[in-house]
Amino acid sequence: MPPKKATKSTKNSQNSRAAFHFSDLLSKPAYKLFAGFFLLFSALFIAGSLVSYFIYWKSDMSAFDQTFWQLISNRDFTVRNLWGKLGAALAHSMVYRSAGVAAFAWVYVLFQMGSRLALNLGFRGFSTVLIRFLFIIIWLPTFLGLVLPDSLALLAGANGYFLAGWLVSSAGPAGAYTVLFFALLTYLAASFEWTPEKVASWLAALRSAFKSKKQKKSTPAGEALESFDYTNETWQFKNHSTPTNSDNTSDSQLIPERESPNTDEKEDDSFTVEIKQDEQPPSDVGKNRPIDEIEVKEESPLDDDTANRLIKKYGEYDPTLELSSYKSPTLELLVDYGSRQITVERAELESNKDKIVETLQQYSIEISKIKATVGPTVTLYEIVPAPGIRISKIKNLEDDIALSLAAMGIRIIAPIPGKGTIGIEVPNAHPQIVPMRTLLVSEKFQNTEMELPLVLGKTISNETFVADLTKMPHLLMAGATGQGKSVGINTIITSILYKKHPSQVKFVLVDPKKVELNLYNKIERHYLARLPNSEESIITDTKKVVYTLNSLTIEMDNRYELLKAANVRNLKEYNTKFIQRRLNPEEGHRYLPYIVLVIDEFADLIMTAGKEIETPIARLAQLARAIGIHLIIATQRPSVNVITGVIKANFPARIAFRVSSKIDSRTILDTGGAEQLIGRGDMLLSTGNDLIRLQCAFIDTPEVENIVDFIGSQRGYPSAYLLPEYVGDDEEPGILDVDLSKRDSKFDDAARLVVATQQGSASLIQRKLGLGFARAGRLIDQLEAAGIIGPFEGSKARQVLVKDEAELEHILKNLKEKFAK
Ligand SMILES: Nc1ncnc2c1ncn2[C@@H]1O[C@H](COP(=O)(O)OP(=O)(O)OP(=O)(O)O)[C@@H](O)[C@H]1O
Repeated sequence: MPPKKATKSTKNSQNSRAAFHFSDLLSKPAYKLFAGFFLLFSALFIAGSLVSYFIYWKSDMSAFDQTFWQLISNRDFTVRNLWGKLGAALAHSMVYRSAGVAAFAWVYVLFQMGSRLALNLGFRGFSTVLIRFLFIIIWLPTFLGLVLPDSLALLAGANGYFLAGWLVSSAGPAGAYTVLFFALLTYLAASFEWTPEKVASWLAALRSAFKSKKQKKSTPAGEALESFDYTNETWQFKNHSTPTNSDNTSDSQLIPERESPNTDEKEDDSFTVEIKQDEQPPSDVGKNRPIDEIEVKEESPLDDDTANRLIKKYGEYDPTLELSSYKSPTLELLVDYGSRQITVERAELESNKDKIVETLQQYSIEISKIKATVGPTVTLYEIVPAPGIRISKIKNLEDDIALSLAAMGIRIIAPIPGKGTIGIEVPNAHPQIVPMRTLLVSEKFQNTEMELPLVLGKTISNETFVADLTKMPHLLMAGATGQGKSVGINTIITSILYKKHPSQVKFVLVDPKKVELNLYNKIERHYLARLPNSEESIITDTKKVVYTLNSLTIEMDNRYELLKAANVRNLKEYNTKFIQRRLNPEEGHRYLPYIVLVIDEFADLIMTAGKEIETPIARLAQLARAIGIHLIIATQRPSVNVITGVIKANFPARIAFRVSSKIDSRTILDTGGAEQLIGRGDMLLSTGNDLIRLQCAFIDTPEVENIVDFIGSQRGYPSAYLLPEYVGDDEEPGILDVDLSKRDSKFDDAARLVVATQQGSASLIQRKLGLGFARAGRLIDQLEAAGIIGPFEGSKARQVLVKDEAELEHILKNLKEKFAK
């Protein structure tokens, strides 16, 4: 059970000790708001004084002969500037004495800073703002100083004239213009990410736009491109077709696109006329086609030009839009234990060192050097044996040495991988906990580029350890009861909650013990996924677990189909393509969140359901990495009938908390060591070839409650993320109630498609015929009722009962005749 007591006294004493940092000041929302408003006010003040300076500078001119103090102290003197003498003096020094009209850039940068602070929007992308500001404040005055006559000197400001004069004297007039032109070009290229491909596509678009204008006069088809609608059903895609196809004008859905390197004039012309809303949708093409042509059409990604046009019109797809006001949990929700200095008494280090040296001497092992690295719970003594001592000798004596040192938790690493030294880990007399908060604020976690970063804890050398779940790609956790597994699972889940938006990741939580994960119920509509017809998102019932696992395998298969159709290798590439609007939602493409399945207490499940659990888990573990489904499985019974060979083979990343025997340690890690751990979050992480000792981050139950309350109180999606429906063997699907007299207009096409491909899958129909999900599902029901495909078989595709086209045509003819009457 996770601890219930927050260590209040420690907190207070640590707090009082905590040093004052300026950055702490700005982390307080009230101060941020204050600083933000101050900057916004400054921006407004400067804007007002600049605008009125440009209007009244002539009448206020006499004021500018005086010094600032003279001006302010002389009460009789008045100016017309909106903000009075202060505004006039400020504007004069910003415009005339420095940057000219470019002084407005100050308004921009102060407004950006102020609004980010006041609205707590963060400083992401602020470097772009700064670069833009610097460019304007330097480049613009120089340019104006170069081109403007003296009568307009005010616009360039003193800086402009100085810089322009210096540039002309150094590089000559032509050189000065060239330098400024290239500076502008470099800035534009860098800030708008111009690439050679983009420039080429603009030129091509320009050319075709020019041509289509010419063509407009002769054919109205040219208008189609302008009125092209993203939501329109009639999408046309490129076909890598055979020459016969291009001859066939009825197949003119093919868009010759930039992909062909030598875009000749003929192709350019056809580009504009092909995307017509009133043309036949691609689905009809299947009618008289041999199979291979249908296959080729599977290339569904949109061509770059179409995607670019869509992006121009709608911007990139933003998955977070639906919950755009969602705020990630703040660090204040976690207990601040203050900055923890790890302290191990010098005397303790010396006495341990002496003990090690003595013990080794008993076995005639001389050492030439010994070094101590102090970690949060253990200290690593790294030993360089004297010349001539074989490491294998020490390795063989591992158990004896541990016994002689007679302390719990000693682990000997002989040799330390990659070094010729031997490591002896000795527990500290006063172990420190590693608070989750200190890890979340670490630079490593804050700046990580990982897809699903897990902050697991601290290494023996006191470094924050962050691992990417997508790389693991699944995790097996084991440890005897009370050694820190539940805390470990909480740190993993909260790491993700702190880093990802609800649209980007969904959890499937399985908790047969019914207590550990229950508190995540509150974030159901934000972060959880469940079966369509189940009430609870935290799955506790074994039968439901089996259904959920099978449903996940269906989701996996569906995702594979989508990835294949999009011609990408993994989820990240798929989502990137989708965001760039290069995948058509009408074809079933959608933004795919990561799915993280967490099973707390795997042993109970495997004992009751055995293969029914093991098989889908193994299948998911084998195949799900590319499509973004990741499994985290925990158990307190690390025996071979729970962690079977099949499971082990598919979970290269494993965490062991303290276990009761060496055999258990071997079952989890394939090596001993976990029985030597000291508990309370002390753990070993095996990543296949490395074994790393970590002190797991600590997060208390009240802290997790704070986080889920914070998330749960915000607006969520209407329901949890729904997984595909799965009907178990014992739940016969209802007798199909399908009226074949009301067959879908695409019934014949769908029938020909499934027979030609011998695949009875709804997603195939969806993609190939360009239909929505519900309509493809109805077609599948009708095909089943007509005896063309077999019944639903869980995660497998349905069997196609009709084997050849002649037989199918016969069935279709009969149906037509039967219902014609
Ligand atoms: N990372 C940690 N740092 C410090 N103390 C910890 C850590 N993890 C666990 N503990 C301590 O160990 C206790 C038990 O932890 P936890 O509930 O996670 O064990 P468990 O392995 O999940 O047990 P069970 O299997 O019975 O649920 C906690 O109450 C806490 O006091």
